[in-house]
Order: sequence, then C-alpha cells, then structure tokens
Amino acid sequence: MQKTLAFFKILRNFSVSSINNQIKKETIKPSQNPNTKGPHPVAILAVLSIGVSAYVSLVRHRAKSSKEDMTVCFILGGPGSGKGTQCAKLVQDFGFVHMSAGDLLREEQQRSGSEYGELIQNCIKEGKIVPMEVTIGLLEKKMIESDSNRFLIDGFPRQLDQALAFEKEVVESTLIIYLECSEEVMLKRLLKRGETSGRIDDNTETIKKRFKTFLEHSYPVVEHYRKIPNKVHTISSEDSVEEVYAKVKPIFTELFKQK
Ligand SMILES: Nc1ncnc2c1ncn2[C@@H]1O[C@H](COP(=O)(O)OP(=O)(O)OP(=O)(O)O)[C@@H](O)[C@H]1O
Ligand SMILES: O=c1ccn([C@@H]2O[C@H](COP(=O)(O)O)[C@@H](O)[C@H]2O)c(=O)[nH]1
Repeated sequence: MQKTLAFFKILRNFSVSSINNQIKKETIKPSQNPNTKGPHPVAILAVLSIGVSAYVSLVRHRAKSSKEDMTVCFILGGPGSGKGTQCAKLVQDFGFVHMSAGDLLREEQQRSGSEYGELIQNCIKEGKIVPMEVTIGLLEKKMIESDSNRFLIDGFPRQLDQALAFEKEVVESTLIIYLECSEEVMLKRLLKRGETSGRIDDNTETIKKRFKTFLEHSYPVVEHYRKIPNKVHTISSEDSVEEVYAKVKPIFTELFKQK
C-alpha cells in the first residue's frame, strides 16, 4: 500500500493544530514551548474533532480507491507557463481533481480567522515560497475530502525538500509534466492576466521575483525528477492552448491505457 495515500500518517499530521505545532516548533524556543509538558487539552480536542471528520472521509475514500488506482501528477512550470489552463482541460477529459497549490493558499489567505493569512500574503506579494507545512496541510486536506483517486497537483512542489516530504508523507507521484516557456512569453501572459485577475502578484515587480524564485528553487525539482527515467515529460508551452494540449493529452491517454 506504499503508493496509496499514507492515510494514517495524514490523520496524524493533518489538522490545523498540527500545522500550527510544526510551524511553532520552528519559531518557539524549547524553553518557551508550551508543548514540552504534553499536548494542550484544546489541541487534543481539535485533533479529535478534525480527526473524526477526516476519518469519515478516509473510510469513504478508501472504499473507492486502492493504491494501484492512485494517480498523482505534478504539473510544473514557471509562473504563467499555462499550468492551470492545461489542468482544466485534463480535468474535463480524464476526471482529475485539480489542486492548484497557489489557489489553495489564496483561499487560506482569505479565510477569516486563518492565522496564516498574513504570512501567505507576504510570501505571495514577494514571490517567495510559503513554508511547506502550510501547503502540504492544505493539499492533504483537499485529497482527503475528495472522492477521487486522480489528482493533478499544479504548482507544487516548489522546492526539492517539499517534493521529498510530500512523497514520503503523503503519496508518490506518478509522473511530472514540465511546461517549458520563456520568461518573455510568461511575462506577457501574466501582465495580460493581471489586467483582470486581481492577483497581487501579477505585476512586473513581483513577476520578476517569481521568475527568480522559480529558477533558484523550483527548477531544481524538475532536474531532480529527470534523474528518474520517463518520469518527467517536458512540453513546450509557447504555442496556443490547443497545440500545447495536443502534446499533453496523449501522455495521459497512454498512462490510463496501462492502468
Ligand atoms: N498556450 C497559451 N497561449 C496563450 N495564452 C495562454 C496559454 N496558456 C495559458 N495562457 C494564458 O496565460 C495566462 C496564465 O495561464 P495559467 O494561469 O494557466 O498559467 P499558470 O502557469 O497556472 O500561472 P501561475 O503559476 O501564475 O498560476 C492566463 O491568462 C491564460 O489564459
Ligand atoms: O506550492 C506553492 C504554491 C504557491 N506558492 C505561493 O503562491 C504564489 C502563487 O502561486 P501560483 O502557482 O502562481 O498560483 C507563488 O508565487 C508563491 O508565493 C507557494 O508558496 N507554494
């Protein structure tokens, strides 16, 4: 069952309080850490209540999926390379659940009461990467809540340590699509999108920072997976949406023929 979601690890890890604890571990000195004397009763209650609903989802999910059925694909590429656009088409043709890490973070940022709102907003504005405990927690939650066994993870992992953590703690990826696009084309697309998107990072200053972060931190993820034969499918995404999809679609047709 290695390829199946590590459900019990998820139950162990997944909960807002769990994310809190992991982040607090990084920021609270041991002498200040209230957890050193054991979990706070409120934390136990939170874990229990979240755990019950997660367990219900788990039972529903497990009934529908087995490890052999799980398909988890990372859709990677620079900002504006067309990841979300291609994912939308794959959802229609192959019934994937599309999980955009950026969208999940923006939702969490806007969720009233989120204690990560400010952190996420600052990272997005500066084109920086949000700590992986937050992102992986949100991805896990969405996977647990879903009844599907086909997932497209768009724009994650953003960094090699995220890739390693996700594959160890959650599930191994099936394949990776890397959409290759020049900065010139991506900049043009993002500025056009910025006319209507309302996104705080679709502006020249932030886009330049996002390009830098991509090259320094995210591209090494692609290079890492390229060491595994046939794992990464590199597709030029400079052509029209339909032309790009004509290269993407057969990869999945072939994949599901084998499954
Ligand atoms: N092949 C294409 N040709 C022309 N425009 C495209 C193409 N693919 C996507 N676009 C447009 O470019 C913009 C960025 O596309 P999309 O949101 O899919 O990229 P992304 O890689 O998901 O971006 P981000 O990482 O910033 O979320 C959108 O406005 C989209 O309509
Ligand atoms: O795994 C992730 C995904 C995204 N971010 C942050 O969000 C913005 C926007 O991401 P898009 O994929 O372009 O929607 C990105 O620049 C990061 O700041 C992240 O930290 N981790």
